[in-house]
Amino acid sequence: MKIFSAEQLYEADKITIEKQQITSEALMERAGTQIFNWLHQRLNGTPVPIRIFCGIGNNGGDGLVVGRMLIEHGYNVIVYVVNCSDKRSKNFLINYDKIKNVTKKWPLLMKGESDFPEINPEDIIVDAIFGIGLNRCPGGWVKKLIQYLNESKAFKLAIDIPSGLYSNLPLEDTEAVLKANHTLTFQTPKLSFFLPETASFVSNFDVLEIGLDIEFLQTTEPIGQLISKLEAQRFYKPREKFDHKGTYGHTLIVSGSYGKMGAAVLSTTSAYRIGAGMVTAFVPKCGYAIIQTTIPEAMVITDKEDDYLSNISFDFEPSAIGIGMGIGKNDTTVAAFKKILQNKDIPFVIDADALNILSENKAMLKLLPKNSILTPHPGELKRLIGEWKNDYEKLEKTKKFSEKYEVVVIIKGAYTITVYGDKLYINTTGNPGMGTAGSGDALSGVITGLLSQGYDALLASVFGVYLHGRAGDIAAGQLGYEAVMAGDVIDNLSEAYLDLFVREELSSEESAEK
Ligand SMILES: NC(=O)C1=CN([C@@H]2O[C@H](COP(=O)(O)OP(=O)(O)OC[C@H]3O[C@@H](n4cnc5c(N)ncnc54)[C@H](O)[C@@H]3O)[C@@H](O)[C@H]2O)[C@@H](O)CC1
Ligand SMILES: [K+]
Repeated sequence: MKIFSAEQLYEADKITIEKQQITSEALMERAGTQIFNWLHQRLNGTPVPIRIFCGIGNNGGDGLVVGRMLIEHGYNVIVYVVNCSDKRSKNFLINYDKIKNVTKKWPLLMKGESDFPEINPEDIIVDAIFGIGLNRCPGGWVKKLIQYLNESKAFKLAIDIPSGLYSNLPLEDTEAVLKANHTLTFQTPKLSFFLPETASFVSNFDVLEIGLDIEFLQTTEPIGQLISKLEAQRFYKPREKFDHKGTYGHTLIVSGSYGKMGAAVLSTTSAYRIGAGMVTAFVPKCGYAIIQTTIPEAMVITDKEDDYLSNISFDFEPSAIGIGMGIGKNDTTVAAFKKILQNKDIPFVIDADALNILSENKAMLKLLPKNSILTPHPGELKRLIGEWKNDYEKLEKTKKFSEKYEVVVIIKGAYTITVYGDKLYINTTGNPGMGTAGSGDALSGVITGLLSQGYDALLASVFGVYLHGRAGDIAAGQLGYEAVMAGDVIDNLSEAYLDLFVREELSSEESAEK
């Protein structure tokens, strides 16, 4: 699914109105109807007080449409106008008038703190104060209202975006954003829904289609792509009957040091589980028996050193190399890493200590073979690209880094983001249970194993991140977040593959539509 900027959504809005020959009011009616349907399906006529806080722009207009429809269906609705400016939008005014047709109760005009209503925990708050048109940080009594609503225990449903959050700009004041329990967003999710500083304000979200122009949506280059099952299915390369182990490549995993051989075991195993034809582990001598006994399928080449890597030499042409997991930063290991980078034609995955070696020896960055994949967690990324002021600056700096060194950068986190040039791919799988040692080693093995099978660098990255996260989700479903270990993620890679082609169970609403 594509993620568009606020500017692109306004453009889509305009084009839709022109091409479908509808009024902007009709588009607002569509949007409001979608929100109403969502609520009505869940509330089913329950007389719970629904307090709708409407701003004076089109987000407020959406709120008024929802209010009108709920009133028409007999709900217990109280509509407030957060009167922060006299510049009411045209469609706000149209819908402000229309609400008079269904109720004698006028919306309550709020002009300051003394107008804040009492809110009970059982009430529902609908947040239609600001949408994607937010153009400055909320201040004064409006900020106080947002804080007041946040303090309430009532369920908070945000329309389009929690008020105070920009769709694709950095947050200025964390105190001036509504903390929604659920967000219903129009047509496409917004970039801020996926970034660590802002995602928590959104909580869960649903995307509601409002029929924006299909051609625009299909042909416009988005600011980011969301990777979920639908996209992952398209990445998958089916196997042919006469394929053999050579077809799926020979992966080389360069990893481990004394006390960190687990990293080598995990990455080697996951390269196999994801489908590499052959996997050779290059490890210090101390790892020989460990690999041979834990993964009999793997071949092992050992360094001349017992405890760390000093000279990585091999007598075959690997299809892909994964390097760095648990290798430490010994001087001779640094030299060995530098030397192996001379293999310009082999795709690389560079992780963990190899990333730290790069951070401490920035001159080595220019030695990276084109299209190498770097898999930093935020701490490793900071060491590579320097500090950032906010998530957006982090993304901009990472894009520049990716462009400069012609590499793929996978920023690991709750929504792992793969950065390739100026493109962002945001993963939707994974869970807090995967914050466990070795999870990253498993990911490196997965991506190297995919490269080995002929997936290109970008595809191996986004598909690998998806499958790894999905395997983690399946593991967490069986074990609970706390108990998940990296080995459980690897054990479920097969399920993650199988799950790609399992049809989702239809919800009762969808079944009824069929
Ligand atoms: N495709 C689209 O673009 C559609 C948009 N719709 C709705 O329209 C919304 C966007 O509407 P608008 O562009 O009217 O903008 P908003 O309704 O988001 O709010 C902007 C209004 O508030 C004012 N404002 C902004 N920041 C403020 C602040 N900090 N303090 C006080 N006032 C502030 C602005 O001057 C403007 O009048 C969307 O979020 C969505 O809810 C839907 O109605 C249908 C389709
Ligand atoms: K809102």
